[in-house]
Amino acid sequence: MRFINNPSHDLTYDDVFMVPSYSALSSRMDVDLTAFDKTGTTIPLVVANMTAISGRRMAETVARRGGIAVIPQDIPLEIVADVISWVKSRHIIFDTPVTLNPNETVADAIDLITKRSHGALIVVEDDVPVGIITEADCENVDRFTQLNKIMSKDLVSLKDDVTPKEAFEFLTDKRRRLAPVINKSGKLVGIITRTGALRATMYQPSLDANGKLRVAAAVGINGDVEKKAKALIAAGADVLVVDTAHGHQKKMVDALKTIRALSPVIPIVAGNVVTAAGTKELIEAGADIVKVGVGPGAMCTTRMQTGVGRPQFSAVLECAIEAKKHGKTIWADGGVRHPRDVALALAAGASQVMIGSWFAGTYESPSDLRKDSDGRLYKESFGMASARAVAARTASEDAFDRARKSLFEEGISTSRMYINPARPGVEDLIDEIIAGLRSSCTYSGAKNLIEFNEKAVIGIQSAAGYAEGRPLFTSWKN
Ligand SMILES: NC(=O)C1=CN([C@@H]2O[C@H](COP(=O)(O)OP(=O)(O)OC[C@H]3O[C@@H](n4cnc5c(N)ncnc54)[C@H](OP(=O)(O)O)[C@@H]3O)[C@@H](O)[C@H]2O)C=CC1
Ligand SMILES: Nc1nc2c(ncn2[C@@H]2O[C@H](COP(=O)(O)O)[C@@H](O)[C@H]2O)c(=O)[nH]1
Ligand SMILES: [K+]
Repeated sequence: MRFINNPSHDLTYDDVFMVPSYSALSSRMDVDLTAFDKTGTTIPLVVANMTAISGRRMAETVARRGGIAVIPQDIPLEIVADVISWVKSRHIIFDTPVTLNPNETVADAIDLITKRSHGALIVVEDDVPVGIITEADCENVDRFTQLNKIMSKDLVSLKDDVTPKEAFEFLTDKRRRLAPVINKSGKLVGIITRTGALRATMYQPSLDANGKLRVAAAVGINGDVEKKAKALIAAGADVLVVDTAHGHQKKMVDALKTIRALSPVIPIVAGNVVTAAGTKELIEAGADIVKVGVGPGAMCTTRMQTGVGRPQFSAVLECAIEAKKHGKTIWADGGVRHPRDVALALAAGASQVMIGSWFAGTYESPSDLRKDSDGRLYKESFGMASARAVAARTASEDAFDRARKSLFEEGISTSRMYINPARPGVEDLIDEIIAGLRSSCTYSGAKNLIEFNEKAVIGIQSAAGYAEGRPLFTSWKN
């Protein structure tokens, strides 16, 4: 990456723009977005280890499209193990259906249908599909009505050996939005939508050596780090993320040495830091990937509380250059609000980009779906250093320690992340980000992410420059 006008101060994503360069690529589909950091992802997107954002449904859905989710460190180890084995048991092409029995009610269906973005629920008897319910079927119906009274019995199923392209053509031909997928015995295996079939032709799932979906898990630096990391490795976590607010500290270095000694092969991510010195220290202690970002997160109050942090574009750039000297890489963590931010982080040299809050407002995040007074749907999110998260994390400690720790708060405890009706699922957001990124790469003439970092040309812009790039949805006043 090179600048066209050298910066005199540190820069955020909003401060910079990318200049197009000559390209020999004839299609945006020719760009290979595989991350160059040996974590096995085929797109450079990581879901942040935040309790309101990264759970089993998120992990499964994102891995099927080639990314990876990090299960947070605040979840009990036995539950994390359960989530990992569940993700690994998921089909790599077909989505997990939401199922109910015919004698369950519309109230049950309404509760469950928004757990997934496909907007349908399969009614089963002994695992065999007997009906299908859509959101529209549940409107203006008594909540106590049994599903067998309202379900559509006109089922069109697909066999589980169907290819995604065949599934797309079949559904288009039959004018169906989706269909259950069954095995030879007629039992339900999954569900496929027309969009899902199309996506399966455009994305490659992120798979482990056994052909199962990948998932990462986080571990903090407090308590028995060795025991926790051992349990996560034994549970089958594909990547370990050693995470704390101030990663450039002795306790982190000690934790990293301990964890590295447990396995020479598992990719270890550690952070957060924002300097070359912090990056070097964590790499020397055993990190393969350094997580970069202090203060850019949407739930984060660190910069307001402490004055500490660093504008994210410059932090990513400096740390990526340092990591490269050691043959390692960095993840850009936090502050992503538009697809352009992902492209800019990768142009600056990150091997992947971690996103939290933007993904909170999707059907796949673990929070409950709520409606505001205007009827708009939202999910509640919160920071991992908020009073709410600290209270949960310290629940087993004595009252004195809890009271002392509750004084340190660097995140917000509640925020509303609205569901975009046009993009309600995390895959809709991934489509938007990846389309933007493919295009960015071709504007730079890059056929993969290493070339993108090498070829990107970056300029510094004024606030007016940034504003000029925004679309205009209503007319302007002269
Ligand atoms: N990227 C970011 O900007 C930030 C991210 N977070 C996220 O919040 C979550 C919780 O992290 P964290 O608060 O580190 O909790 P942890 O449970 O990981 O505890 C942090 C440990 O480090 C010690 N410590 C020393 N200096 C600091 C410091 N400046 N800030 C925090 N701890 C310090 C603490 O001791 P003692 O309590 O005695 O001081 C404690 O033992 C993580 O997921 C983290 O990524 C939090 C803040 C900033
Ligand atoms: N200072 C704080 N940072 C936090 C907190 N919770 C999470 N985070 C960081 O934010 C990113 C995600 O950023 P986003 O803009 O995509 O939401 C996450 O990975 C953490 O590093 C917090 O309470 N305080
Ligand atoms: K912030």
